[in-house]
Amino acid sequence: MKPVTPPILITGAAQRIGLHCAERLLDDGQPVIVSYRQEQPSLQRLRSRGAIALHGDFSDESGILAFIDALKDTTGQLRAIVHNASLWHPDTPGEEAEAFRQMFQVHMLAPYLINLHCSDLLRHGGPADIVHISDDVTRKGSAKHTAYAASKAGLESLTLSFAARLAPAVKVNGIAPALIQFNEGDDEAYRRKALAKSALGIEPGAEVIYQSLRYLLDNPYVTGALLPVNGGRHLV
Ligand SMILES: NC(=O)C1=CN([C@@H]2O[C@H](COP(=O)(O)OP(=O)(O)OC[C@H]3O[C@@H](n4cnc5c(N)ncnc54)[C@H](OP(=O)(O)O)[C@@H]3O)[C@@H](O)[C@H]2O)C=CC1
Ligand SMILES: Nc1nc2c(c(=O)[nH]1)N=C([C@H](O)[C@@H](O)CO)CN2
Repeated sequence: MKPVTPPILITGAAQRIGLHCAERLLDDGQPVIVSYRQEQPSLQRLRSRGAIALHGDFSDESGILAFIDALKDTTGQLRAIVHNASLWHPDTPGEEAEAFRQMFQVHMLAPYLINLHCSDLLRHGGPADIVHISDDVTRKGSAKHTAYAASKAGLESLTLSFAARLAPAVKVNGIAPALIQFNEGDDEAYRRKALAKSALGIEPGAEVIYQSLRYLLDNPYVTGALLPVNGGRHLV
């Protein structure tokens, strides 16, 4: 009898990269729990494949703690936690503090509290991982997304701290993407400019993040690492 693999939690997986990774894990026969903020048609597809979708709004502490309670009511074990949920807000005059607070909440407080309260679900004796999805922009900051970059830099610090705290039972790593997938509203000029920022000059799509996640899940000897998936942006 093949042992049942505990589920992998991916936060913010109702769309784009998180959704792609959830679907690819299901393709691999891996049970999945996703968090979502707004119900989307994609969630029905995930549910029909056996995934569990839990509502989670990380905009304030009570929402994060409510999600943690729901998660613990849903499963007694986890194979991995992937912190993917994210807000990409530019620095907007008059909205600076609120945007900073919201991105601090989702990029730092939510991973921090979920890791603190749920790491016991990862301690089952088998392979266990936490993966933080950061952003290559932390390498040099951002003049237009200053608060966003700062909150992602904080997430990278949490990667190192939790890697030290949870070893050897749990590996904790980060993935630092650069341009992976444009947004629908991105015009031609923006796309050309963004593509020119990397040595490889392509929009790779979400599969490269799944490949990176797969590597971290399958490698027993990597922890406290930050995997740049940036098309060689640092070379340009
Ligand atoms: N796409 C890219 O090219 C790049 C992505 N990244 C990183 O990769 C990850 C995935 O990117 P991408 O797929 O574009 O992400 P999205 O911008 O599509 O956001 C993913 C999800 O996060 C959820 N979310 C946002 N705020 C909250 C919150 N307060 N509480 C709960 N959920 C929330 C959103 O839910 P809702 O839809 O309900 O708002 C959304 O579905 C992110 O961490 C991102 O920063 C890094 C560099 C490049
Ligand atoms: N939560 C998100 N974070 C980021 C996004 C996004 O769509 N959602 N997009 C980017 C851009 O691709 C940027 O890397 C280049 O334009 C960064 N982070």
